[in-house]
Amino acid sequence: MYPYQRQFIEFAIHAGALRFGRFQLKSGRISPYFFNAGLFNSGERLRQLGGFYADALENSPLSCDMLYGPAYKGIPLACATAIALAQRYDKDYPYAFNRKEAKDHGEGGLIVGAPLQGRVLIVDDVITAGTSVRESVEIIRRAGAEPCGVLIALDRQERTDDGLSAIAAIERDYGLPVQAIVTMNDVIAWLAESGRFQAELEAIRAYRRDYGA
Ligand SMILES: O=P(O)(O)OC[C@H]1O[C@H](OP(=O)(O)OP(=O)(O)O)[C@H](O)[C@@H]1O
Ligand SMILES: O=C(O)c1cc(=O)[nH]c(=O)[nH]1
Repeated sequence: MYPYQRQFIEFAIHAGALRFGRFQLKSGRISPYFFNAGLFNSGERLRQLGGFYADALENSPLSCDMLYGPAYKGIPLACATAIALAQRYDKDYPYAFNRKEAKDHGEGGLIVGAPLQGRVLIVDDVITAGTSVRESVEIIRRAGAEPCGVLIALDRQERTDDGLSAIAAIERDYGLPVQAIVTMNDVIAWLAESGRFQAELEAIRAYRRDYGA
């Protein structure tokens, strides 16, 4: 694990964004942990978070023409990443996001921000079953642009109903590379090293026996 990944896990736990308990996921699965990017809920937290995303992108082979954040939690993530890329790396990427419900007055439509064009990087918080990424791919393609990859904070390393890992299925179906700041393996290694989360680790391991990739 790289130092920035360790720092990210500590940052997420400290902010309460990575927490342990009992959570129902979008997929219906009941998970013993949850990553809630909505709890990076101050200017300073968002500034730091954007820095982690920008560093992960710069340290990856991904390249793109613009960023796209799926509603809702992807919206501040794409904005924070765009700001950090401009500040840290002098790269001024356009960004856009969608509305969950189309607006029928004023400027109207589903997309806010820069027009979707060229190679579009999807920026989101987590991938579990991959539903959100699939929806984003459809939106980007419908606009005539080309999804070129996915940047997330946490790869939960789960499998889909057909037994494949959600990320492998995205790569297989769309040819999209996925880059995460950290994976669940990194989180587990960090929890084990800290020695303070024995019960949580056991619950996570049991969950992964059912749903792990
Ligand atoms: O890989 P999946 O199974 O799609 O699960 C992950 C997605 O689920 C959550 O979003 P959600 O649609 O719940 O919306 P929100 O951003 O409005 O919280 C999360 O922010 C991811 O986008
Ligand atoms: O699968 C989900 O719905 C999900 C998992 C998670 O850790 N965080 C989140 O916001 N959604």
